[in-house]
Amino acid sequence: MMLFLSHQSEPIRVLVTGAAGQIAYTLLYRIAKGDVFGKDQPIILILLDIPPMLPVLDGVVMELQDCALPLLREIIPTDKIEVGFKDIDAAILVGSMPRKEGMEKKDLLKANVAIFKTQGAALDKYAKKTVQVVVVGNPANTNCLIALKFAPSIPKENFSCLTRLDHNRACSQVAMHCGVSSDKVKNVIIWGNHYSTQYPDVHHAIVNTHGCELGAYKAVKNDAWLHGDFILTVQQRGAAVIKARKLSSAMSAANAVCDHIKDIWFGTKEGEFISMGVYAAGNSYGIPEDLIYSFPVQIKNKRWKVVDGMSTNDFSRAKMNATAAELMEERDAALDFLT
Ligand SMILES: NC(=O)c1ccc[n+]([C@@H]2O[C@H](COP(=O)([O-])OP(=O)(O)OC[C@H]3O[C@@H](n4cnc5c(N)ncnc54)[C@H](O)[C@@H]3O)[C@@H](O)[C@H]2O)c1
Ligand SMILES: O=C(O)C[C@H](O)C(=O)O
Repeated sequence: MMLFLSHQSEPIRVLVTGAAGQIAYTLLYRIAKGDVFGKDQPIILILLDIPPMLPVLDGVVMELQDCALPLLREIIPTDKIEVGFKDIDAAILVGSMPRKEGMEKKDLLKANVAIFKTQGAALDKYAKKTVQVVVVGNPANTNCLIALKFAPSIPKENFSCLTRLDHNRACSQVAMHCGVSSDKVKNVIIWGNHYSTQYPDVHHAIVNTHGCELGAYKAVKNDAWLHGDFILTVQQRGAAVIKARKLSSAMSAANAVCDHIKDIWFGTKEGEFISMGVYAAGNSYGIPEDLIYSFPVQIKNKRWKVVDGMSTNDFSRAKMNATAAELMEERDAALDFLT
């Protein structure tokens, strides 16, 4: 009889906070079925939420079990930080209050920033030092900065925040405008904050139309739109979804988290870059250092590198600086709240 040996690796421990919430509802399934860490990577899923949500978590656990997913080796629902953060390989920090209609993300700062102080300290104390930390909960950049500051034993390079949703929104808008599928658009950039001052920039983007690669400005043939409504649409998309759904984006947010982490785990495609909020130290764009700022990055062996030296005109510089100024304000307000 032929014996087939399995070469599957050891399970990795993946923490998702806010596991009873709406983003997690889509995200957990995608992770457990192998869309993020690979089709051969067994997973132990740790689901952290607050005590009142434990009954809901029980339902999420039942549903994950009922998916009968072969990679999912164990599910650990908990409201205890020391259980949630123990020996984890990846921390996906979603848990926090979402913005409601009419609310600005700044309003969330006070409500959410303390969560990320506590969870930063928990990462420091309980997680593996190689843990990859992705912050999704808003205001994502500043929450990520706070988590990083309270986890001094973990390299700053292991922290990132989600601006991939904005990146995907920008790709999709350009693709729709050019009448091509979204995979035909690459190298858009989201600069700065995951907030309405973010700057979606397509000066270096490429669109493949009918087999021919063109710069986005040539492909779109409408500079006024690219400088106006395109930017506004991407900046305001989160608010538009909230207005329509009365709930903040969840399916597209979960999808963006999957894209973000998959690129950390497996690297970005040759010749392409994606957008990610990372620690700004040492960047070549003059962005103040002590911020989590979204840059174009390339990733190899789980290490990101900001794509340096891309030309920026006055229009771009003004927008890059405005979003940096907002992040400095957010950071200072967050540190004030915490003291
Ligand atoms: N960066 C992005 O692109 C992006 C996109 C969409 C949403 N978001 C943000 O993601 C967050 C979650 O959104 P959602 O729609 O899933 O919200 P939700 O309200 O459906 O779920 C949030 C969950 O977090 C839990 N939670 C609260 N405090 C917690 C804590 N201290 N520890 C663990 N869990 C905790 C809540 O109990 C709830 O179950 C919000 O802050 C939202 O604004 C970010
Ligand atoms: O905008 C929000 O508050 C939700 C989320 O960050 C989004 O971009 O959809």
